[in-house]
Amino acid sequence: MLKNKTIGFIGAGSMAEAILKGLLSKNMVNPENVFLINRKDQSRLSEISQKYGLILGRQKAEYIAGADIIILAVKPKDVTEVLQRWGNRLQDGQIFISVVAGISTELLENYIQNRVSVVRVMPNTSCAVGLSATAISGGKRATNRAIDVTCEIFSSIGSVVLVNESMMDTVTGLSGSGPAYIYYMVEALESAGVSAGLHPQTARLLTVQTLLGAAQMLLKTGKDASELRKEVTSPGGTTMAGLKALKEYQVAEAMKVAVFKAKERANELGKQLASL
Ligand SMILES: NC(=O)C1=CN([C@@H]2O[C@H](COP(=O)(O)OP(=O)(O)OC[C@H]3O[C@@H](n4cnc5c(N)ncnc54)[C@H](O)[C@@H]3O)[C@@H](O)[C@H]2O)C=CC1
Ligand SMILES: O=C(O)[C@@H]1CCC=N1
Repeated sequence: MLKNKTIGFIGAGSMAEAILKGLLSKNMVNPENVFLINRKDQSRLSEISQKYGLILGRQKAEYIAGADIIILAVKPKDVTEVLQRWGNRLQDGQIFISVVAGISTELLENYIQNRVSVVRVMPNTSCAVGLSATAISGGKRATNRAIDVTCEIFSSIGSVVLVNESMMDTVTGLSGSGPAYIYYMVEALESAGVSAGLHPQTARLLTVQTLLGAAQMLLKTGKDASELRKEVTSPGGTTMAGLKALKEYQVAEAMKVAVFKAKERANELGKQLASL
């Protein structure tokens, strides 16, 4: 039962808020059992605590040692500082979930002496609306119970897949960063509609509903994207003309390169930290 567990976030940025918002809106956690630690920016802590009814003011050390689950949500460059400060305060049986891009469970485990289950997770910001695509892989000391608890957390705010850790950077390039690619496409479609004379609000409504409908079609029909695409594409019709332009501009290739570049970047971020 997650509701009775104490959950702490180290790092109170976009990702921590997205996870927190999703969990609270699904009534999965008790706000009284949630704590946040953030560096320097106290106004951010106050803002987020007020917004979600969390209790401020506990001693950090007490909080870290007492939490059942700790979610690490700082930028990769800040991981070493966090681990040097808190790594040896973690207690046997705690679950330490990292959402940090590129950072291996092995590296995290190097800083943690006690029998703590380290689990690496790659969600996306759609946690905030309960629709994250989240991949999970356990470190070598992670217990089955820790993996189950992690799955429980993230399946309450989206879909979960278990992957081998060697796939985590790829997942990061695809679904971790993925929402940004989709938003980029939405921006492009909206702006195309506006250029062709639509009111911005109309262009936005039509674009977003098209995206939502297409996602639901993929989920509910179980058909492949290529099959659904063919159903839209009348021979000699409008869609064919549009798709021809996408092919000419090598949009599929661009998507592939985007995923690969993001994957490479995740790998670099991990290597940078490992070399310190
Ligand atoms: N934003 C996204 O879409 C996703 C982000 N991630 C990962 O989540 C992590 C956090 O990303 P964001 O939330 O976007 O970053 P962010 O910059 O919004 O938040 C990071 C927070 O960590 C705090 N922080 C830094 N050093 C700290 C320390 N020593 N102790 C306590 N707090 C500290 C900062 O003050 C900041 O509030 C990153 O490692 C990223 O790779 C993973 C999946 C998706
Ligand atoms: O841009 C980033 O580095 C993070 C990781 C996945 C999504 N955002």
